[in-house]
Amino acid sequence: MSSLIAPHSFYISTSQESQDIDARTIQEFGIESFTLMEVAGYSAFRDLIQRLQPKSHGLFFCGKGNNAGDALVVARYLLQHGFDITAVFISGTDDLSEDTRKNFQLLKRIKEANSSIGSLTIISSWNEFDLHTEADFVIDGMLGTGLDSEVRGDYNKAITWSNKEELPVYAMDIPTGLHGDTGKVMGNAISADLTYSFGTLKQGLYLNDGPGKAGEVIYCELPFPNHLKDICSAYLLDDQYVLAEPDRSPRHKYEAGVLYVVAGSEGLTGAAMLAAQSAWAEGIGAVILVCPHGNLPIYEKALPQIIKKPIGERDDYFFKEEHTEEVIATISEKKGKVLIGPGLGRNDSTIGFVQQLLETNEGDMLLDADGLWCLAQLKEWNKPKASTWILTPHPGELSNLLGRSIEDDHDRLESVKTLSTEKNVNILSKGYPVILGTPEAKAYLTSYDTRKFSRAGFGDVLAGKIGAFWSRDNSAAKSSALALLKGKHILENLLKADSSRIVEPKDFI
Ligand SMILES: NC(=O)C1=CN([C@@H]2O[C@H](COP(=O)(O)OP(=O)(O)OC[C@H]3O[C@@H](n4cnc5c(N)ncnc54)[C@H](OP(=O)(O)O)[C@@H]3O)[C@@H](O)[C@H]2O)[C@@H](O)CC1
Ligand SMILES: Nc1ncnc2c1ncn2[C@@H]1O[C@H](COP(=O)(O)OP(=O)(O)O)[C@@H](O)[C@H]1O
Ligand SMILES: [K+]
Repeated sequence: MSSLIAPHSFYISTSQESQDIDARTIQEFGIESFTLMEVAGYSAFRDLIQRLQPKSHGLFFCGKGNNAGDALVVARYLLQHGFDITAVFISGTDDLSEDTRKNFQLLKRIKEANSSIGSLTIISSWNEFDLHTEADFVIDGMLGTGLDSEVRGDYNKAITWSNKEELPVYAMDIPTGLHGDTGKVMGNAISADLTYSFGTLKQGLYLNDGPGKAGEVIYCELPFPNHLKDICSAYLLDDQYVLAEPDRSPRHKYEAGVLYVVAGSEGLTGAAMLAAQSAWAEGIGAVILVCPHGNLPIYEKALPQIIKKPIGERDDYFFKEEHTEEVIATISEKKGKVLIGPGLGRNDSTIGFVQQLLETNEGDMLLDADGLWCLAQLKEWNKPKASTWILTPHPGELSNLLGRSIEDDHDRLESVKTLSTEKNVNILSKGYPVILGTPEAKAYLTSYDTRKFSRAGFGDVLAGKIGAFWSRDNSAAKSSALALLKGKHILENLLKADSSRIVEPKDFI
């Protein structure tokens, strides 16, 4: 079984986790905090110098914590490359953290020693800053992971000023005012074009307001020993490791994967078709559509490549409780995975059928759409011990499963982690971002814009693809990741050809 192991550069941390990793790197491993700051600032500089107009003028908005120190390191390098630097200390220069104070001294010293480099202007409070100052870019070194409440005092003014100007903004670690864990704006937050995330990716960059505030996120490696980063439990989903091992090639049709799709009541057959076609397009050995007998003629016409197993009588147009045994016998014929849910409907008898199936079938199952609805109607539920389950709820379905409303994406992340661990299931929680929770309490987050997929039918296509990859012996988490990224690639290609294109589920089959 291939699993999903993210390299350390894709680790996502909370503010507390990054502070712990910092502290242990300094105290236990023995790299000084001043060195960490130098590496952070230098890596941001290496990237920035390629983006900025040579010898242009930068405004460096600095707080008094270590976030400002990172900005001052960048300023020192740019100064030596002929850039003009204006450093604005929002809450003065008297109370700087130790490493930031040292870097402030170094910045002044390098200018004193070299008159031919760029100019250096120090502004010691926001009140002294001329609001009409002309500059080419802003470096945000006001607040980082140390933000602990709604933004106070002059930081607020500096944020508002910057958001009104049209200058490109480059944020150190996290845009000022964005909460490092929740991704919520704490009263006010600077809008960055690009954010350099140091040592680990900060969780807040991917949740709630995060993607809108952070702009592009660039990871900058710090000399943290990898084992200290293992306290993290969230990861960014990325091609680099998800696609690393190729699929093994099949020897026989049934080794190439078998997926049973238990789906489609009268009036909802489209969902079943999308899921079945989407799975078939992945080249698996067989897709077997298990359907109420009455709907067979529709599928015979529309799905010639797909094997159909009609259930019940010719006048059955939806699944009923009395079909349970026949369905279990059918899906047990060949080794394979089962996708249950698309277009099942919510007839009382269908609910009873799904619930019986979930309680008795020992095989691996992917529950989507109405399958999840039926599951959520149960007061108590647990998967059979031997089986693996993947649940693919959209926010409404997740809320039904939890029996409460979901406050925001941070709540969604925490809930997915808890529910997937407690119930020992994999949960692909749809939304922006998609959050994939595993029974080991790990969570994988998408970094691309998933909002383009919010049209009826995209869930069916996604479920079909997950089922297809899963039927080929990929792990549940990897199958989910492969299916998500497949959609991402197709979307990128369609938009490359026509950026205004309105995409449809069938384009993704
Ligand atoms: N070795 C390391 O640790 C490394 C750290 N690195 C960098 O350090 C950053 C973390 O630095 P940090 O911990 O010093 O916190 P930071 O974000 O600069 O702010 C603290 C200041 O903010 C203030 N403040 C807080 N809330 C506020 C509010 N709502 N409104 C207004 N003010 C508020 C608070 O003031 P106080 O409440 O104490 O008066 C305090 O003075 C991290 O993001 C990364 O960039 C990298 O260099 C890599 C190595
Ligand atoms: N390739 C993909 N990458 C990321 N998210 C996806 C992808 N495909 C589908 N989605 C998610 O699935 C959602 C659609 O599923 P859902 O709401 O269940 O729709 P339906 O059941 O009508 O098909 C999208 O809003 C998006 O969050
Ligand atoms: K910042």
